[in-house]
Amino acid sequence: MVKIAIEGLRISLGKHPALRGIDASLDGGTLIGIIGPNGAGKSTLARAILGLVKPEQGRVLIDEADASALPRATIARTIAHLPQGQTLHWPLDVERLVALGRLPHLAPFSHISGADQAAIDKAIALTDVEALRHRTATELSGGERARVLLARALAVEAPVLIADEPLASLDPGHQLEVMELLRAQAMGGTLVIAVLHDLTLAARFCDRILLLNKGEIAADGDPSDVLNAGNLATVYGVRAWLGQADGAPVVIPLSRNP
Ligand SMILES: Nc1ncnc2c1ncn2[C@@H]1O[C@H](COP(=O)(O)OP(=O)(O)OP(=O)(O)O)[C@@H](O)[C@H]1O
Repeated sequence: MVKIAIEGLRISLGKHPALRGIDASLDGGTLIGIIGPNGAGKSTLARAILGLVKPEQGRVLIDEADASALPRATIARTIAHLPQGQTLHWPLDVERLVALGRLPHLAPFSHISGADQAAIDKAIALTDVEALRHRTATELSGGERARVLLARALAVEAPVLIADEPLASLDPGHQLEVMELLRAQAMGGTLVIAVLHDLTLAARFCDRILLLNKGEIAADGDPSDVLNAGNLATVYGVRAWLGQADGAPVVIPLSRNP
């Protein structure tokens, strides 16, 4: 299974130090939640793993190969990316949009194969967008669009899936459905990295949580260890009710720290 090693990663965006020395080892077959307040560096970390931002110091290794030296085509086949809050500009129908997920596998000017179509159909079924297959993607609701974009990422069938806020705009039923889907992908061997703001869903579904704060890892480990009153107060500045349901932590923010 795939293994990603992040070593001493420091990244500045303009003059702003967005990541200040991140070390982590991420293994296939796990669902890893990246949480933290706005501006903590979650998307920057996701983009750094994809080689979309250049480290000032440190490196990302994908199966021991330095990501910055890997050809873009190799990274596109290895890591599927669901970017944060993507807007669509082209009035493609949903099936064609999902088919774009197969581009990293296609030779120039070639047509999609039976295997490509099977991957597209599977992604459409998994994300519950079959009824939208022939709709124009730019005419979908926010939540429908989010599921279609997840389908495009799943169609890549990459060993790594990075989903940046995959639950944004989703209703509670579809939030659970997406988390179950990410979990199932991880159980099938994929390394799934999900940037999340819903702490209860992160705790319920993730194998491990990385809590980022001001560009550093404030905590890394089992969800029930990471989501404690001290971390919530220090990192998020909130007092929270912490409980248990179905054997998993439940976190309800109650008030901001006085
Ligand atoms: N292009 C840029 N130039 C300068 N600073 C940037 C740039 N992009 C992001 N930043 C800063 O880097 C920091 C980390 O941003 P990042 O988008 O990684 O945060 P995040 O944890 O994903 O936040 P959110 O939860 O709000 O999406 C923020 O302080 C942000 O303002």
